[in-house]
Amino acid sequence: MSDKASNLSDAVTYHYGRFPPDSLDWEKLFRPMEEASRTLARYDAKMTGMVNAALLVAPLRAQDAVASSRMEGTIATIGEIYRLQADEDSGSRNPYKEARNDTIETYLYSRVMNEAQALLSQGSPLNEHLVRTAHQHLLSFGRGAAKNPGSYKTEQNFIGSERRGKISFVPARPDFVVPAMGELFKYINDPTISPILRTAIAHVEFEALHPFQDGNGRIGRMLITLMLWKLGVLEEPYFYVSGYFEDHRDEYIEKMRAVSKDGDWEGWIIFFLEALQEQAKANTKTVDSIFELYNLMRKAFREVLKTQYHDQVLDFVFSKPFFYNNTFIKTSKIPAATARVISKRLADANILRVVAAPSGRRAALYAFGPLLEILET
Ligand SMILES: Nc1ncnc2c1ncn2[C@@H]1O[C@H](COP(=O)(O)OP(=O)(O)OP(=O)(O)O)[C@@H](O)[C@H]1O
Repeated sequence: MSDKASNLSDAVTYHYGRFPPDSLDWEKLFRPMEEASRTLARYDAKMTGMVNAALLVAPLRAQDAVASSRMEGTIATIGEIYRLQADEDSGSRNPYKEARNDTIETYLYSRVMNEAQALLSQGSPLNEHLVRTAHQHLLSFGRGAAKNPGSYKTEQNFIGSERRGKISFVPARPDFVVPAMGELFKYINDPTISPILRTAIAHVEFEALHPFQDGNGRIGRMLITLMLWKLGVLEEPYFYVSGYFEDHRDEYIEKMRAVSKDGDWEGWIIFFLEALQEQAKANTKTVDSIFELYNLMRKAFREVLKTQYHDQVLDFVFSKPFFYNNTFIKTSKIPAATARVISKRLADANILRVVAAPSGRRAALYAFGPLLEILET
């Protein structure tokens, strides 16, 4: 929300001069910190120890994109995201032509998260440049394109209900943002502070600064995954937390507001640690279901396909639960004639659903329903 304030009577203003907090009440924080650290360590060990972890955990990223975008009123399903990916993979000149704006924005979220993870794993530092690049790409399309992608705000923005014109929060002034973002990244990279604590505090600080005209909620939530990974809490970037924030949206916002209003950093940190714990459970449940399906399908693919390529095909459909047959033939590294027989057999066995039959120069579009069902519940 970036228009002029029309009703500031209940508004809380950014906590100038109070970041980072001078002192914290460790009596309140000690136990939740210990518990969350243990939970995340167990989660990380389980995920990184899993065979084929990168493949089986990847859908959590698409789920996070959906939840994080939905919090801001951008509504798309996981199926729509994977379908758009299929259009892009098929080499379509304009893959976005038939997609809704909300689907494209949500798809961009998961793509930007992927890009940021790739940059960091190639050695890029976790810094302002990375965040601004992510912002530039996130807002590269549609509504976002007019909102200064990649640049900090130049006008005051407000958070609240646009419809009722009620402002609940006034983020930092534009002239304050440049030095404050410098301070924030100094803090993020300060090795003397616990990484989980840094992540909790950096999130609320980022949101309270609201450095961009738009897209702050989404970029701030991406930073959580990136920080937990790059600061060493997780060995791999396999943890996403937006689902919990979406389910507890009012509390999420109220706890952040209380930091600026009452200096209640502890209340926010405890809420954030609870979110990490609960979302670790939810993510584990999802990944367990994916793993179970993978093992079940491994047998089914072997029986139905009777070819040496069954595991290759299995990994392909788990990485692309929507795909055009030409993409499969081109990228699966299976001889074309065999690949054609394979997709047909899987469709005949009702393992794949034919979403669109081939027509003209357009190849058949398939969906792998069982995986989508897990992700959409
Ligand atoms: N009182 C508050 N203090 C700090 N952060 C807040 C507060 N209220 C909301 N937020 C954060 O701001 C986000 C929403 O901000 P806003 O409605 O301005 O969206 P945005 O900046 O356009 O970002 P996006 O486009 O991703 O929604 C919330 O998701 C939350 O993270």
